[in-house]
Amino acid sequence: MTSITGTARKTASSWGTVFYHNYIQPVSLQLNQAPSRGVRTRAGFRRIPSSQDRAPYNRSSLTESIEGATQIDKAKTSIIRTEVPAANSDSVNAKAPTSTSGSTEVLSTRRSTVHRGFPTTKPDRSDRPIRIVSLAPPSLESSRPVTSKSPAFADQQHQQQERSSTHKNSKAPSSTPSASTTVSTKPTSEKFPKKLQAFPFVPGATKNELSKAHKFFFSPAEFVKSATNLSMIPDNTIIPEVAFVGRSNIGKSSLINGLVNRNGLVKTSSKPGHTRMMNFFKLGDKLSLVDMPGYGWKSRDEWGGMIISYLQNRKNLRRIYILVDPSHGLKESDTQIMKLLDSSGLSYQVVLTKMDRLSKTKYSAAKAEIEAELVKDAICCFPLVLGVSSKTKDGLDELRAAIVKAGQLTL
Ligand SMILES: Nc1nc2c(ncn2[C@@H]2O[C@H](COP(=O)(O)OP(=O)(O)OP(=O)(O)O)[C@@H](O)[C@H]2O)c(=O)[nH]1
Ligand SMILES: [Mg+2]
Repeated sequence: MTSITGTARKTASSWGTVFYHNYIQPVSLQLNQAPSRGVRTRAGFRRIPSSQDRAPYNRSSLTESIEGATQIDKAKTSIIRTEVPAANSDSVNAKAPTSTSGSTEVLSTRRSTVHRGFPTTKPDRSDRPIRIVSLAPPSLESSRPVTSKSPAFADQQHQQQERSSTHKNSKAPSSTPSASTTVSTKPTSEKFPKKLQAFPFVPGATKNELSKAHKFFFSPAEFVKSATNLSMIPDNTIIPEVAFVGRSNIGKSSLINGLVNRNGLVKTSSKPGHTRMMNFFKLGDKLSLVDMPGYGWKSRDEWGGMIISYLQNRKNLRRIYILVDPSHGLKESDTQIMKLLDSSGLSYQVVLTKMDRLSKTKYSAAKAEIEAELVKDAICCFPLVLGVSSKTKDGLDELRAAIVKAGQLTL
């Protein structure tokens, strides 16, 4: 359970605004919880060994770090801790060993990073030269315990694979047609980059991955259940799940139909606010897809609480897809939900819908603009913005492949 705290204030008509007031309030770090289990180095995200194989955690150092972080940039501090496995609580209270060799525990603010020495093993620098492949400043992505089952872990693995494949292939393109740019591999004197200057380049899926994903999404798809609150959601948490959120009328329901090749599976409408419940679908007993009511225009306040509690509590949720209309760009409600997901350490990816409505040039310009926005603030955003059209089916295979990876599905 995340440790986000805040007072509920019902202030607006769209759930996009309501969740902001209700949930993005001062975020507390609970000291009896586990430390983050990863550290962002210039080589990318590096997992710190779990409590079984790492030195015990020093509670007083953590307090010190928080104070340090607060002093550096009080307003920007955003530290979250998530549920602690019982085993960890011992190590929290345990005395830290006196050895000083080792690397660093990082607690981060949006702009500032505080490092405190923690006795662990020497950092592995074998994967240099370095490319920066994540939007996240050093520790925010690690604000959730990273386990082999967590979405953030899947993302790290994916990013690592992408990195190594790019290094092997020296002819790999150095930039995408849009603003995506590879950040310099030159080691600099700076210990950690404070802010990325450009949206990181992550190569898309290979031909083989695309065709496997395409085939998989032709598996039988079926409607499972509609839910209006947590107690109603399907209790099957074994199969990986992905959820689609976005403003009303953005094309969430149409996209699910397009992905699973079943036009009538999810009801769509040209009228905004058509989907009013969380609808669960199953694809070939291997993947669960969730269609959400939209936020913004014609949405209802009560949907906010329902959706947020689902997003923050669903164990098998592997990634959240935030749908954005490139012709309108990122709206305030989109950035609000991103902030919420960032502060909860939930992995999300941006998908641009209705590509068919824009010319290629306009689409590329819109995408570049959105990527530039994401670089500024988005923390847990998977650094690959995809474009789709449910009408022409463009980009669907790329999204399918991304979902397969996010869900760690073995096909
Ligand atoms: N041209 C075009 N229209 C689309 C596309 N995807 C969806 N639409 C249209 O957009 C409208 C809304 O689609 P929905 O899928 O119902 O949107 P939604 O996000 O589920 O909307 P709510 O349930 O109200 O939140 C419908 O009229 C669709 O036909 C697309 O890729 N291209
Ligand atoms: Mg819908």
